[in-house]
Amino acid sequence: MARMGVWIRRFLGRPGDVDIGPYRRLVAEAGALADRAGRVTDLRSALASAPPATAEFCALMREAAHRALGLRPHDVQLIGALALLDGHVAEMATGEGKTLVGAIAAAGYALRGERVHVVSVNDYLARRDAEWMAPLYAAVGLTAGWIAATSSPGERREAYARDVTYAAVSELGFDVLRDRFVTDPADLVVPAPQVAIVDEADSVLVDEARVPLVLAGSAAPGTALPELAALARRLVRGYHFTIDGEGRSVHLTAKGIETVEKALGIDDLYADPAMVTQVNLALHAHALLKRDVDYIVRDGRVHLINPSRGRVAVLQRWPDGLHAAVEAKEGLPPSETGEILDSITVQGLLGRYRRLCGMTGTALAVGERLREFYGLRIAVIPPNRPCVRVDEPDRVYATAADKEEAIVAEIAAQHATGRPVLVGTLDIAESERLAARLRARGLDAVVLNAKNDAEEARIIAQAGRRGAITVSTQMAGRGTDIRLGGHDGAEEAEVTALGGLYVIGTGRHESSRLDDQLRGRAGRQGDPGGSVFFVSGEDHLLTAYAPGESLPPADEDGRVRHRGAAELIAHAQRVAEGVNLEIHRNTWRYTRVIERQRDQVLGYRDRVLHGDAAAVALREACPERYAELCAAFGAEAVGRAARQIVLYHLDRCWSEHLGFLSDLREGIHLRALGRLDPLEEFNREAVPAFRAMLAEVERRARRSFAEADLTADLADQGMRRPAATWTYLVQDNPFGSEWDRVLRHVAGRVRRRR
Ligand SMILES: Nc1ncnc2c1ncn2[C@@H]1O[C@H](COP(=O)(O)OP(=O)(O)OP(=O)(O)O)[C@@H](O)[C@H]1O
Repeated sequence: MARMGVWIRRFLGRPGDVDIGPYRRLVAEAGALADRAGRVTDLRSALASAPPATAEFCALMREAAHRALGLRPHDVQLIGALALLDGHVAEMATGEGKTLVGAIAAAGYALRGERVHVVSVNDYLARRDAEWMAPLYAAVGLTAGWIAATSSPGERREAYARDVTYAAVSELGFDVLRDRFVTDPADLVVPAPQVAIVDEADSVLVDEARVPLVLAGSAAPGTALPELAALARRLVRGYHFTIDGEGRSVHLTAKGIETVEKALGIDDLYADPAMVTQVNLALHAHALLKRDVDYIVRDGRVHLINPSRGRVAVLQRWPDGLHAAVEAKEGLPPSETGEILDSITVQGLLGRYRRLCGMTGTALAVGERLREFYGLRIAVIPPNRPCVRVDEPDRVYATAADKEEAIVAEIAAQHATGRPVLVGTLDIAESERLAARLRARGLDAVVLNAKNDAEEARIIAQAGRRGAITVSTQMAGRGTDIRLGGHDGAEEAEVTALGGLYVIGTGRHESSRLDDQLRGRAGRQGDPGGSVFFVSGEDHLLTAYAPGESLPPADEDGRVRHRGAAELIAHAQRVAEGVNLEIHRNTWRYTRVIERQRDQVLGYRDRVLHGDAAAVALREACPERYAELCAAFGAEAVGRAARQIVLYHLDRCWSEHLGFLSDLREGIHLRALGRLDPLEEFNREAVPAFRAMLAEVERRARRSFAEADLTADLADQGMRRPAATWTYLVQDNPFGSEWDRVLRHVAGRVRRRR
């Protein structure tokens, strides 16, 4: 029965939430209008009378893309664009030309008079796509702009004033956060949100959703004790400390505590809570965060690696104490820490848009989350040409050593035929180790990872050439277009005859979506290609997410051929996905109340910024002083000062309130021990604290108004605004030991389902 399901899906395509039949019909009608569209000289005025999401619109946009870009959109691309125009997520395989799909939809929205933000995963893609698609927008009378990390406020304002603006999600988020701190309406950068089209939608909407963007006021350098880093280095796993199964928390053993106390010359470590924290941070940095896996050191700084993309995560840092501990471990001076001024989650950021849609190669696997958190539905768009890539079953080995031996042998065997091979590794350290082994066997492997990302374009351009061996981290997992026979396609026929690109994954990822993205580098647009994953019983996926369950016995060559192995791998991935879903849910539950409070603060801030709400507050609160000042300086000057005073205290109190909520959240799970619901408890305390905060703003503003010298600079009187820096705060373990509970709960549930 299951086999029949697979068979039916292969022929009919996978079902999504959205029936694409009506889109198909529209596009078929558009086909019949092709000749007429071809004769149109003025596409702009023709489009003015063709509402988006009609056959005529499709025919005209196809013609426009052909003339402006030399690309004639395939039917499936128009179907994808129609799905986006209906506010869905279009699932389209890799290499199907989603950039053009997004641009057609963006043009449709913009022609309706809506402002469109195309949300990319990084600056490079934002610029590349905006520049690539600019002629298409120009052909239909629209303008497009892009934002980069280096853009000045003026350039940003100009880019946001275009009909369509391409920006990385982080740039967009930080612009929104920065706007929350301006005191003059003329300094605002981002216009009111209307339509967001999200590229790599699963990555942005799901994977990034756990990491809030944090705007921080720069403060003192972080502190970590270098001697603790040296001490942590001497501690031995299993003897001095233990690591929890899934590798997310570390604890000192009794022997470890004794050793630490002796080294520090103290009797009772736990009598000094600040020291306990420092020791734990040093131990965490030593035992759980690995150089060339979780971070790299470049130019004397620690750079985090994005686990799902394999790239340097620009601006990301761990919560301050931990970041400083990693710097101490690496012998680096501590970088600046920051007080949180405000933060926003991707969900909070994109939830502001009236219309949200997106495209990705892998949406169905996270359909539940897209529905639950964003109310999005998925339209599965079939490929332009059927995919003929051969995805082989996993090759499973009992030990990591046997696995690596087999990977090297397989690469050598494929290479001997001349077939280009792309090897996807799970981290930088593995990519370098494997490349060294290959070179030792006389095989010339090119490495691509976050350390040499500047050479990405050059390396990828050659990855499809005859005999190429490219070893890459997840960097090559998304958005990289590997053309058979090299970028000029010179050896295309030859490489096609050899079977196309062969993708080897050195281990399954925590999410099957990442596996699929890697496989998708081969077999683009009907090209031949192949893929296979190697797995071992010692892989993190199995040890962390299927602890206590062992693989079936291996044969003499170390390989496990029993089909129970595949079931166990699938089970571990389901557990991992379940844990991530649960964490996402938890993050959202806890941030929801904060987001609601923020909305209220922003509403009030807006009234102060754009109107005379501050003056009215203060006039009613201190009528005599108000009248006296107005008589001396004039109502306008007093109104301006009142606005500065209220905004200053509002922003400060909000920042303090966020600090309070963050501390509250850290320890709230302990309330479960007293049979209280942590979330309810959190909300129960957050609401009165918010009310108290608003009262405090009023109190402080009133006092400043009564005491401040309005003729002098307010900043000199203690109301200096902190210089804002921006960073992502990676809260790897957002709810402390609650993680363990979640993991056990989900593992139990998945096991029961099996
Ligand atoms: N209608 C078309 N006709 C011919 N080539 C096209 C067409 N549309 C797109 N392409 C080409 O297909 C290639 C892939 O396009 P694009 O990068 O947009 O794909 P993608 O779907 O975003 O892939 P990925 O999932 O890997 O990011 C590009 O080289 C582009 O020029």
